[in-house]
Amino acid sequence: MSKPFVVGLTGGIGSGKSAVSDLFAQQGIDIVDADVVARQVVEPGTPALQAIIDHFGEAIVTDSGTLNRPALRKRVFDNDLDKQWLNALLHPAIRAEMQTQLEVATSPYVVFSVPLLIENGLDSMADTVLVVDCSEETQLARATRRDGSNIETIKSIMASQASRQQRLEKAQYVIDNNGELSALPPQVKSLHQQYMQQSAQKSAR
Ligand SMILES: CC(C)(COP(=O)(O)OP(=O)(O)OC[C@H]1O[C@@H](n2cnc3c(N)ncnc32)[C@H](O)[C@@H]1O)[C@@H](O)C(=O)NCCC(=O)NCCS
Ligand SMILES: Nc1ncnc2c1ncn2[C@@H]1O[C@H](COP(=O)(O)OP(=O)(O)OP(=O)(O)O)[C@@H](O)[C@H]1O
Repeated sequence: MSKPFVVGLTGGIGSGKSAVSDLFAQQGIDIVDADVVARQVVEPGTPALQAIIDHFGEAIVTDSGTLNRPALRKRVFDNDLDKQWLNALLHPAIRAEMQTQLEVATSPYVVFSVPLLIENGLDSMADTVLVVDCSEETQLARATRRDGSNIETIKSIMASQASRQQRLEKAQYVIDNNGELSALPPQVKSLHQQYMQQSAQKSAR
């Protein structure tokens, strides 16, 4: 079976990747989402969760044995070495699982949603790059509201990601998410038409 046409979707924390990928899913498109995969690879019983417990101690899991994500978020984004350690542990596992999910996808094209698409060179796995973009102030406000994290933690996550400019330079298309949520469906529908055409051209080659 030939490889599907892959749309790499990226954007900084709180930019609106999930809001956009939900709309592609409504068009019947399969989504491979790095944040979802990042949760799968640390489920109870996985070697990655055991390695995290060995490194950070038992306090990094909840009473029911699942990863305490807010605690780990605070640890890694307050400490560069811990972040590098976690990235080195999880990124190969996340990448391998995403590759498998891309291979089994059946929709005419696949949306490959990855926060660190540019940073980790995963744009090489995509046929085209779509960036969801909003101002840094808006990112900060939305991410703080959604996660209940303090502003400093969100700022340190943003500082560890590519800049808005670096991302835009890699984009073939940009979705503007500075406005209301209602501005997203028309942009996604128009891109859906274009990607359907591009995927048909790819499979004809
Ligand atoms: C530290 C963890 C446990 C915090 O979990 P939490 O549920 O609070 O956040 P969630 O996973 O939903 O991530 C929210 C956002 O944070 C940003 N983010 C997450 N991890 C990273 C990272 N290593 N570097 C930069 N930004 C990151 C992304 O924008 C992501 O969309 C979690 O983010 C994690 O396991 N990170 C390491 C894996 C990773 O790099 N994931 C990013 C996709 S490859
Ligand atoms: N245009 C918008 N207007 C108002 N709120 C929005 C808008 N777009 C997204 N949001 C909200 O902002 C928050 C961040 O959006 P979303 O979760 O889609 O971003 P994300 O890029 O997937 O973030 P992350 O990288 O942290 O996973 C969510 O609570 C979402 O409902």
